[in-house]
Amino acid sequence: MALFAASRNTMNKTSHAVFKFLRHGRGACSSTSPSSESEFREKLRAFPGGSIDLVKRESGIAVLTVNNPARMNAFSGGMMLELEERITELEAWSEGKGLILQGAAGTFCSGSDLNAVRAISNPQDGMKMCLFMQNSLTRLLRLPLISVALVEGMALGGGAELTTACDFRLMTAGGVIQFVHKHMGLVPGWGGAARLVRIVGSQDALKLLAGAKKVDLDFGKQIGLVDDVLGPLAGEGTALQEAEQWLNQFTKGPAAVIRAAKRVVVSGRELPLVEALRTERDVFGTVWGGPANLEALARKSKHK
Ligand SMILES: CCCC(=O)SCCNC(=O)CCNC(=O)[C@H](O)C(C)(C)COP(=O)(O)OP(=O)(O)OC[C@H]1O[C@@H](n2cnc3c(N)ncnc32)[C@H](O)[C@@H]1OP(=O)(O)O
Repeated sequence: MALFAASRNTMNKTSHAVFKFLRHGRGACSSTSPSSESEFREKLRAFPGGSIDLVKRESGIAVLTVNNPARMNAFSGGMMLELEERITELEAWSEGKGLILQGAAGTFCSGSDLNAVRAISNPQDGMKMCLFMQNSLTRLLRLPLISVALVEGMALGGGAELTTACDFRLMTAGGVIQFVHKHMGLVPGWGGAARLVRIVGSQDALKLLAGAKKVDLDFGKQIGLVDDVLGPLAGEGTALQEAEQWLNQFTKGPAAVIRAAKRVVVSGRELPLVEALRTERDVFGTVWGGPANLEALARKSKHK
């Protein structure tokens, strides 16, 4: 009985935190004190190199590029901090509808920079890095933007985890997603396991993590980790242009409606039913009687 009460208490606290997080987008996952958080940021800053580049287009689609080609786009400490800043910018971008996450120079991301990892390999720093990246990637997935990971080349370790922080994954020929954590004596720590289970189910997630299995185009489509194939197999143009075209099928239309669609899906995915229904009512209220709704009513549209 006490156990039941304790777990119900934890549930209530958790769902309250999630709800708060969904509304405000940030902060709820932080459990370190401000001073130790700022100390850890200093540690991350001591491992510079590479950048996270953001371009926001007038079309409402933004492109976020993991840029550290000399290290196969591995995440330096500085890049972890920059990712957080870019996500804050995207949270404030009210005209945005879509996001493409890609790696520079034809490969996706080889995970965390092993030089930084060696320097912070003690358990305390490992936990802080884990919390920091979980927080950023949770915020990334919750953005009111339809997001796509464009996987060219390799997405290894933390790079594989990064692909799961988008709504969809598109892959070009030769692309590979591999949770190599097992080979590093690890399991995912950036939230990649929790998200992977929700994408492919627990059976396939276990195969990918315990077997460190390589996911190529065919296998990826078979288990539902890869949503579509780009590149020479699909037609002309660069992979980025193709990804934009692909995304356009979901981002065509008014930003308010696209963003509302993403919001109700996020709440349906993350909140207990009663809270998800409440959020859905709130989001519905933002579009009901709005410009797009009134215009559609005036058009007397037929949907065939
Ligand atoms: C919770 C997060 C867990 C994690 O992410 S742990 C990290 C998991 N990732 C890895 O272990 C990737 C290790 N790297 C590799 O397996 C290979 O480098 C990889 C990506 C298959 C590419 O192989 P190749 O095409 O043969 O190229 P290469 O090995 O010569 O690499 C080119 C340069 O990039 C460097 N590099 C690649 N991945 C890195 C990483 N994660 N951290 C730091 N440096 C990395 C590599 O050392 C090499 O540098 P250099 O040219 O020797 O100076």
